[in-house]
Amino acid sequence: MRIDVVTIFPGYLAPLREALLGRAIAAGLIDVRVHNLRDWTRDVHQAVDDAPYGGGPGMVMRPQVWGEALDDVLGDEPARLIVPTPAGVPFTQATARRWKDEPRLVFACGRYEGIDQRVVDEYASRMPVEEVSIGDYVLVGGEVAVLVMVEAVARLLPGVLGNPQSAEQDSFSDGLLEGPAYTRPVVWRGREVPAVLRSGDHGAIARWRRDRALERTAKRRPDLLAALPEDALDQRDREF
Ligand SMILES: Nc1cc(-c2ccc3ccn(Cc4ccc(CN5CCCC5)cc4)c3c2)n[nH]1
Repeated sequence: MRIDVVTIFPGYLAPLREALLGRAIAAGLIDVRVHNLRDWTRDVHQAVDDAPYGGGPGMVMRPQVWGEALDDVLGDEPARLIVPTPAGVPFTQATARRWKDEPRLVFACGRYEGIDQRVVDEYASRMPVEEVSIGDYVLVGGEVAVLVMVEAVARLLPGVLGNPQSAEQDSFSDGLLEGPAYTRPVVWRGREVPAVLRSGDHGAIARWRRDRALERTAKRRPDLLAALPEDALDQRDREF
């Protein structure tokens, strides 16, 4: 997978080159290129923003610079353009799974109050464009959202994670939150690991884990429970 990121703060994307993702890039599993939007400005001030038509707080990013940058970066290779925004469609594990098979993702990181809408409209006329939110809170720009989304997608790529089972058993994969996890020591500050997990009874362990997942999901994310397909819960499950 090739990933391009266009931003006025290229340094914000440096963490992509650390650790697990850094190794995946080094191994050639992912090809990440970060571009500085200001490289496409033509004025001495390298202006990328201007006042919003219709008034309102803050500034909006000008379409011309974005158009020159995206034309260059996109070239003729087909790609999916992703624009982080607080007003976007929620990014979920399903989104990450859908994007993991894409040959190329191009991320346009806005700053200020966002990018002139005509940029999205222009590219949506010739390629898939998605305006995406990573949560119901307002960041200062799109870069952090790109770090989140790239990590969520990259970990699904073959060879990126040490143990691929982890991605297969992701929480949300059965529609529930994952339950608590434990490791040694068996007693820590007087707190003992639930005995069932050390019983060797794999049926009981699986049941216990599902019960804890149902309990936690019912308590923390009743919306996920309500969204489960009718046949996902048996009679016993419904007690939570
Ligand atoms: N999931 C998520 C994504 C983002 C995100 C992504 C890209 C950009 C580019 C600029 N900003 C800052 C920013 C500040 C104010 C407004 C104006 N809106 C009016 C009412 C609420 C806010 C919009 C945008 C981003 C924010 N934030 N959260």
